[in-house]
Amino acid sequence: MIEVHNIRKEFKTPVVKEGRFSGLRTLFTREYRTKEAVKGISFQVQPGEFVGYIGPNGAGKSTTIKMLTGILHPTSGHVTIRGMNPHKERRSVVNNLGVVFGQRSQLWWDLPVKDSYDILAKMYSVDVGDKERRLGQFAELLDLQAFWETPVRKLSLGQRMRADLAAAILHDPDVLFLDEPTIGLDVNAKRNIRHFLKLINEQFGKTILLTTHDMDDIEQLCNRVMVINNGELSYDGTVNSLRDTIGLPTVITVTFRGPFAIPEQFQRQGNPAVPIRVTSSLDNTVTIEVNRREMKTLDIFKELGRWGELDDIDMEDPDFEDVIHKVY
Ligand SMILES: Nc1ncnc2c1ncn2[C@@H]1O[C@H](COP(=O)(O)OP(=O)(O)OP(=O)(O)O)[C@@H](O)[C@H]1O
Repeated sequence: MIEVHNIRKEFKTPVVKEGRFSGLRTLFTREYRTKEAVKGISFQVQPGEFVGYIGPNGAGKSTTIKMLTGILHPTSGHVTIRGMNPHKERRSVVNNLGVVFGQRSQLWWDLPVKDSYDILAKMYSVDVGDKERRLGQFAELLDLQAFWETPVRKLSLGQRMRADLAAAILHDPDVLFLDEPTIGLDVNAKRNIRHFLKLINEQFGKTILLTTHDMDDIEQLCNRVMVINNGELSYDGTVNSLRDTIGLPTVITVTFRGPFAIPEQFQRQGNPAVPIRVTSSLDNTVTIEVNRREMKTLDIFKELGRWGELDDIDMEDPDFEDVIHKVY
């Protein structure tokens, strides 16, 4: 569906001169600084995948998305979407592509929401029957009726995002690029948007590439995550194996039914030969940290069973937000 082969993007920016008349001298300068925003990225996205594309500010996410949508041309390497080049065959590619930028709307600011859909349907040659049918469906799923007649500029952020999502899929594209679709939304509005995205991915089979700084978006929606760092892909795989790769410990709290004894080798702090680290022991409750990459869950339970009779076990996997901080 989406094929990306070793794409690079260089930006050339004029070097700003210092001192008097610097603005004027910069205007006539011939000196440029080259910034390599994307440094040779390759990946493929299969039909129906929901992929998160994450990375710190300035990592190169937007630049990648712009190359995928054909807005920017790669300095080298190439991109195809359903076998087409998004730069050279822009019209055909765009017909099969929906894009949502959380920070700005593609709707007409002063027009009622419904008028924007009329314009978009004409632009994409969506026939009236299809338009009415799809809008009927989206109006229900995204609860658009409440602000159907309202000018876009008067919508709340959550309403605007719902209206924008409907606009992006009005022409029924197979592929969606979503750039921060939950930015600035409250918990409820985020939940609604995520619910809709999950539905169109799972039931309508849309292929989605999602850029976000919200790790809950990634955890709740994406079966795969790609991390870009300083222009390079530093990870491409499942959310769970990212957790394992980073190796933050799982915290396990064990309650013993009666007397228990922690073997001597586990009592020594920072013993690298032992995968289990006891962090506290109070009454009949012991808290340990263990890296699940180093020890299987069943083996952990077996080991704890040797210490005493188990009453209860509570496991807390590392927070995804913490995992991501480690990757960045
Ligand atoms: N048109 C441009 N001219 C010069 N440099 C640019 C241009 N666009 C982006 N850059 C630079 O390329 C790098 C990558 O920017 P990009 O916008 O792709 O990052 P990003 O990962 O989307 O960041 P954010 O999360 O902040 O949106 C940054 O250093 C940025 O300053």
